[in-house]
Amino acid sequence: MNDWPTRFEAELIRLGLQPGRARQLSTETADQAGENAADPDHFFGPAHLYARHLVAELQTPAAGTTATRCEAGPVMLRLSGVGKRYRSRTVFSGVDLAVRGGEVAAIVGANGCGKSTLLRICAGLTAPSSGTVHRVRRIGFVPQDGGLAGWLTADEHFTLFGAAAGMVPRKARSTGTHLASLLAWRPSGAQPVQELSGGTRQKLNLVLGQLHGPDLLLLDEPYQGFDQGAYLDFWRQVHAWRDAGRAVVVVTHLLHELQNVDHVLDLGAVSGGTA
Ligand SMILES: Nc1ncnc2c1ncn2[C@@H]1O[C@H](COP(=O)(O)OP(=O)(O)OP(=O)(O)O)[C@@H](O)[C@H]1O
Repeated sequence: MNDWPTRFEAELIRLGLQPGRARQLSTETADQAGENAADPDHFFGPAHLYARHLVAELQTPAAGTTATRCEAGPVMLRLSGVGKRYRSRTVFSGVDLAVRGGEVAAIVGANGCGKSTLLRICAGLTAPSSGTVHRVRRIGFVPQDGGLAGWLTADEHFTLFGAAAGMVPRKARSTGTHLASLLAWRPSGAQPVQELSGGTRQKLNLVLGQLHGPDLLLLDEPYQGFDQGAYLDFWRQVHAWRDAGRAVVVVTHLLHELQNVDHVLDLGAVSGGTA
């Protein structure tokens, strides 16, 4: 590791961020490059440029306060004053977010600030301690650690998940195969998913989350294990969903993608967050 994180952190402070927040972002960013086995210089570009870019992104209007895209559709997800406590510990509170069809929202923040918890609240899988959540009925949820059955093939997953959404097996398999092809993956018939690579299993998770054509997609760091090509395919997919009028909420650590989203919810900056 070179001194990229130090230069990055210094530039963030020079640009006006609090030292603690700058340290946190620097650590997260370095970790992200490490997880991708990449040098930060290659992954994010020059430290000072990425710091400027990031500060500009974090200064974009707060999540949920504006609908910046004129073609944005009806509200698909609305959080009002949402908070979560575990026993006496407040993880976050007072979260407001509105995401319309044709918009992408990113949830960012330090490890443990509650991003996955909030996404589960959005999906209706975890109850909030306070506030209200309104969502459309047809949602797709892609968790961080997927719910795959190792001994089943990809086709069998398509059939199983399709059946849960009322799709006949043939339709589920052809839809799954088509969606996989958009991620440059061709599932092979007999291979159980436990023999797939981590990145390919993640592609399967993404396909399963959208198999039934949901109006609202909730994605928890869905590109883990993706190579560069798959990663670019993924963001192309996100933009295609947005252009098709769907709403997307994505938990991400990859802050250089924030220019591609309509709302940024920085959980580290809300009440109860760790920033
Ligand atoms: N069921 C639970 N019971 C008690 N505490 C929990 C529970 N689930 C999550 N937490 C705590 O809530 C906090 C937020 O967890 P969460 O996984 O949502 O954070 P995160 O921002 O997604 O983290 P990361 O970036 O590491 O994925 C953590 O401190 C975690 O330990």
